[in-house]
Amino acid sequence: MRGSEPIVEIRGLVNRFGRHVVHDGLDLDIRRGEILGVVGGSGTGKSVLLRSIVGLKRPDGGSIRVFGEELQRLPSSRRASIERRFGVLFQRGALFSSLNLQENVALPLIEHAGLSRVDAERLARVKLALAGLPADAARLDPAALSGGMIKRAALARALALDPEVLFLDEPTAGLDPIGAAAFDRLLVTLRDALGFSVFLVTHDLDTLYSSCDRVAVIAQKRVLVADTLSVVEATDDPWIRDYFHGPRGRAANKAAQQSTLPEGERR
Ligand SMILES: Nc1ncnc2c1ncn2[C@@H]1O[C@H](COP(=O)(O)OP(=O)(O)OP(=O)(O)O)[C@@H](O)[C@H]1O
Repeated sequence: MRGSEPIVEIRGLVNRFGRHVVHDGLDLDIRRGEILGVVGGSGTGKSVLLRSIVGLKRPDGGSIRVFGEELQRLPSSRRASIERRFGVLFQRGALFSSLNLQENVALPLIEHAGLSRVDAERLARVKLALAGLPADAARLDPAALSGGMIKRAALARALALDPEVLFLDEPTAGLDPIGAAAFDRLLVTLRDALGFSVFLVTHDLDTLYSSCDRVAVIAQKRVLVADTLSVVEATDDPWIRDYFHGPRGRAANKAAQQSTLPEGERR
């Protein structure tokens, strides 16, 4: 299932706000079926990159091809139909506070798939269950949820239209380590079962080690390296050294290695 076929190809991307250049000649592919982790220091443009791919920020230069089509050149109706093949989970979940969970997840099904309210809410309950929420959560309002439940509900909504690519902006931020690890496992299970690709912006080293097939590092306004963790870790760059070989990086690496050992050999 996981191949090298790129479904998103970014070449020479430029993004700026006024005189502030965020990306300057950034290249990156997202391959079919992979979980691609995207890391970089604060303010290096990870969220802006995500927003450029999903069509929320118009790039100032370069090209973004999605499923073989160049997004910037497409008429808006064709663009919208491509963007419908994306699922997006934003940093703060972005659920509508006036709607309960099943109504939140049903909304895209009513608006974009043309389902009746009854069918959309029935399917929404399936998506909430896929995201690991109990059946009685469907009628709760977002305000009644814990941080972990909010993330799962937002994931259910991102999955509503059976996306081919899922974009997640720091999905485990603010979760306790147990909740974060459960979310990481859920993501891998869903990817294995449903076969979507994932573009995952994160600061969470444990997520990189437990879930990602490749990791892209953004630094100096471009992608410095995008490869397996062992290649990324060995890349000679000061930020990479501090991030992956500092105490937190070493701990995450050790935990990942331990989890692959038989139980009796773990220390
Ligand atoms: N709408 C905007 N207007 C002006 N500047 C913006 C806008 N959106 C982002 N920026 C700037 O672009 C830069 C990159 O922002 P972005 O949110 O992508 O960083 P990030 O790598 O996701 O950071 P973090 O890890 O802290 O979330 C920042 O300097 C930010 O201030």
